[in-house]
Amino acid sequence: MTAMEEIHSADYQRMMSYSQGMWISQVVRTVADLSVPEHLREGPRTAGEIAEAASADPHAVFRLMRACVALELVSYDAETDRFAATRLLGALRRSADGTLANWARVQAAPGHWQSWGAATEAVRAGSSRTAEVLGSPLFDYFSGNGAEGALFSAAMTDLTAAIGTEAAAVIDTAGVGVAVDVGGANGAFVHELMRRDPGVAGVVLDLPATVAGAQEEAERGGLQDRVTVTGGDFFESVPSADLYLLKFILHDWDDESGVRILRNCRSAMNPGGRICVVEMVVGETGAPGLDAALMDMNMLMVTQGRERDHAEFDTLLERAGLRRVKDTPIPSPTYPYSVIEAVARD
Ligand SMILES: C[S@@+](CC[C@H](N)C(=O)[O-])C[C@H]1O[C@@H](n2cnc3c(N)ncnc32)[C@H](O)[C@@H]1O
Repeated sequence: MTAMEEIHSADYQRMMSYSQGMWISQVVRTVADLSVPEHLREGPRTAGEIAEAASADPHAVFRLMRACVALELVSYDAETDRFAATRLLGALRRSADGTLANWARVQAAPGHWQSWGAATEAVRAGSSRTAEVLGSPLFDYFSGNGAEGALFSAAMTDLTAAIGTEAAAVIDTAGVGVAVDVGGANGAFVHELMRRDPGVAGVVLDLPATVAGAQEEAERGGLQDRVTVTGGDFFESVPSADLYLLKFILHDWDDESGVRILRNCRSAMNPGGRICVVEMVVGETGAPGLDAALMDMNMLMVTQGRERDHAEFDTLLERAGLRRVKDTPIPSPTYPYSVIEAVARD
């Protein structure tokens, strides 16, 4: 009989928690879906009270809350049989600046979740299986599934709250009349620039079905008179402007596609114009930590893109007739973001 190899007990624990990681994602998503942070806002409540407020089954909500105690999202008082919000749960509160509620919900929704379900096939093939699994690539899928698409755009707006102010602060807008948020979703990033500089007019370009939320977002921010919302395709063309913002765009695409988007910006750019790419930079900025490495895997699972290092960004820019003139790392608790500025090569 062959002797069984032993697993170190620490490794057993760790591998067990890695293997069950999806359970945690779905617990967090359910908590956000059922608005548990909102239901606990006024103070501790029983599982029955939370269930009633959330229109859910009381026994299932009790089990959900028990898991949330273990995850430190809530605490439990046995005497009153009530659950109370912890500070951690506050990260899922919808009214929190930069809330992660929409992000948690969209990560565990079919577009991402089912694509990740084909992870082994994607690694074997070297590319995302999203088109097979969902019936179309992710952004087309979002166009056809409005609620999930709107959730994704809202999550993008929320993520922008975490670094948008710092990223906008390093972009010099002197002489910029018009800035285009290329693939801007709700336009949160160009809004940041416009708040800093009242002389900047913003254009939000995104797919026609996706860009619908941008008008509403501009109105919410009182910027509607200075924002033009344009439904279009950045592979076809982009509007003329002095500044192009490409935030979290190139990482969705392979090199050929990325060069095409950049070339379209370069050829529509007003004389003296600039392009600002906001992305995480892996490699030279530091070895990618867990978050960056996993985001790169996410790109492999759900898009045709990937995270890149400086040399890879420079290659894309050069192929599009551009050259990098500035590169500013942006402090972030998670990802090694940078604002990369480029101008046309003569
Ligand atoms: C990862 S999101 C980034 C959104 C936004 N720039 C931000 O950082 O919050 C990528 C965006 O590109 C848009 N997009 C995808 N394909 C596009 C196309 N062909 N033309 C215009 N926008 C597109 C998507 O709809 C989505 O809003």
